[in-house]
Amino acid sequence: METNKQVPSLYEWAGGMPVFEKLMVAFYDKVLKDDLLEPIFRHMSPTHQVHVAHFFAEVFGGPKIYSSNEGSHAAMVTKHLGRHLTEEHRKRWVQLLVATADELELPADPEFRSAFVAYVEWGTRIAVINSQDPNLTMNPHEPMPKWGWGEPGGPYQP
Ligand code: HEM
Repeated sequence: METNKQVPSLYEWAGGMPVFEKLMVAFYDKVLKDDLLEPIFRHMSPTHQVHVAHFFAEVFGGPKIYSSNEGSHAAMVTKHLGRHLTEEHRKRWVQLLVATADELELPADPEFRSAFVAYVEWGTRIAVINSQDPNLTMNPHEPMPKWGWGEPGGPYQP
């Protein structure tokens, strides 16, 4: 099913770029009101929200805006180096992102949410691991991660 052209990407199923951009703007509004995460993001760049939106969109099968104009997988990893993120930070980040996805009514079908949360769990755990190291150890040319529907194989069909 994964290779079937009729199966929409996660990006398409979510509703395209406006949805990812709105999601990240609303998410980082929450982050900046959160006592645990605010100190980490207080000085984030003004392009942070839109870059993270482009990164997520690309991972989920959307246009290659992040990797062609804004960064690369290694550039994204570099932003986390030496920040010593903890499991507590990560858990809160995930909780707030999923809560924002609910509030903005991203597709709530089991298949989409399973894939969405799988990537978020994977990506945030990678971020915590990389943040313990002050230096980039990965291949600087490593391609962007690509996320598909996984085991469910496609969106929910009643
Ligand atoms: C799927 C997981 C994640 C992805 C895809 C991701 C993606 C990104 C991207 C693309 C940037 C660069 C933004 C820019 O160019 O301005 C960035 C920066 C950053 N991320 Fe993440 N991130 C993830 C998880 C986390 C987590 C869990 C934390 C902490 C709890 C975190 C903390 C930061 C910080 C502090 C920066 C630098 C912000 C700044 O000072 O501009 N990230 N992230």
